[in-house]
Amino acid sequence: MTEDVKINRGLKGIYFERSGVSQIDGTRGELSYRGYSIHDLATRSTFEEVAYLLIHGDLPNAAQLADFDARLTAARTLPPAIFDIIAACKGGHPMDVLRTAVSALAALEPGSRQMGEEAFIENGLRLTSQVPMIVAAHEAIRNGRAPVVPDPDLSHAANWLWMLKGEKPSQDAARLADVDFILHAEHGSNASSFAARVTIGTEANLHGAIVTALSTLAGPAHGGAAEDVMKMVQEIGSPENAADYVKTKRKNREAVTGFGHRVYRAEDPRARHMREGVRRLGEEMGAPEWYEILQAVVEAMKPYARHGLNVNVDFYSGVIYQLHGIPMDLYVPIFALGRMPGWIIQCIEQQRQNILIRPLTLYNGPEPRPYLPLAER
Ligand SMILES: CC(=O)SCCNC(=O)CCNC(=O)[C@H](O)C(C)(C)COP(=O)(O)OP(=O)(O)OC[C@H]1O[C@@H](n2cnc3c(N)ncnc32)[C@H](O)[C@@H]1OP(=O)(O)O
Ligand SMILES: O=C([O-])CC(=O)C(=O)O
Repeated sequence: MTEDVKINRGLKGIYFERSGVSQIDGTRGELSYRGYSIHDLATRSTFEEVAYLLIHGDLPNAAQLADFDARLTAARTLPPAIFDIIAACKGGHPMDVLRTAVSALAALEPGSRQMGEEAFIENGLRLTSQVPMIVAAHEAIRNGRAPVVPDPDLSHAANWLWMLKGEKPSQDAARLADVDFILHAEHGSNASSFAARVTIGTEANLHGAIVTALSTLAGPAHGGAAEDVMKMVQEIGSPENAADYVKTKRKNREAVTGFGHRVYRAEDPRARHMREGVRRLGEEMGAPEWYEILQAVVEAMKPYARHGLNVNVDFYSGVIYQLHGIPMDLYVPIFALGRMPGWIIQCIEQQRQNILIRPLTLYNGPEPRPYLPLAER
């Protein structure tokens, strides 16, 4: 009887819920948040507006945005114990440090165990402001510097760069970080958001779900791709080596990182904004070769595009971070900074009509057998 059961490994192509947050057309390579094209949002909006849009459902008016900004800015504080925790694990990967600090915040912050939509928004906005503080504080502490105090006059993206570097970012650098956050803000039932929903499905709280999401984002098949792309670019070294690199990878049936996606069969629509950023920044900074290497890899991968293999959002983002002088192990945490609103609203949607998420695995282990006492085995 079980022979007839259809197994959907990796839940490929399975709809498990409805969502009003973002829409992906994988065949046409289109993405929208709450009905707004990602291209309009990436070129005309800000992270704060997009976060409001995702969480509240509509773009804010001026008063709503001012109030939202004020809430985010006021939340730029961390309990002192968090800095001690960061210092105690400063040698760890920034993603592990971030996850540990968020987990500690669950125990340290009043109200972190509260349930319900208002509590999720309140705790979610606090975490949105605290997550960049944790990553920047870790970067400072591991380099023997004091963490930079947040600047309430700066936007979310500009304040992140200020805390990271200790110097005020140029308008261009702040805008590039803003666009990066917008592009990463939400993406339906991706692995980390799905994992967060599974946590909320058990009626656990938002802090717990964000810890789950951070754990899930960290892998190279998901948020870790940008770091791997940068390593690949360094390994390739020069555009004329790209074709051989791709040939060897394909021959060994290994993934070329930054390519492929569970949903997109056309180019990921977010990639074009990052591609333009790499090209422009590379030229401005007198380092055009990284863009050239990336484009040589794209050229070498062209024969596989007809099978749906195209670049994804993280093919270009790593090089942008590198050009900004950001250490490679911060690339995944930067993805997390952008994804906060997406995780929060996925958790809110899940708990509005909550249901335990619990699929089945089909047993293929040994037939029933007698238990033998230890002496007889
Ligand atoms: C923000 C994000 O999370 S985007 C994803 C970031 N991750 C990466 O860039 C890592 C590289 N990419 C991958 O590992 C994969 O494409 C994933 C994990 C993202 C998606 O995996 P899946 O949905 O399981 O792959 P999918 O079913 O689309 O693969 C179809 C075929 O393309 C191949 N393929 C998929 N991605 C790649 C790749 N990057 N390079 C080479 N071949 C690939 C698979 O081997 C498979 O070939 P086969 O049918 O001959 O076995
Ligand atoms: O949707 C996915 O599977 C992965 C992805 O692109 C994202 O999370 O941004």
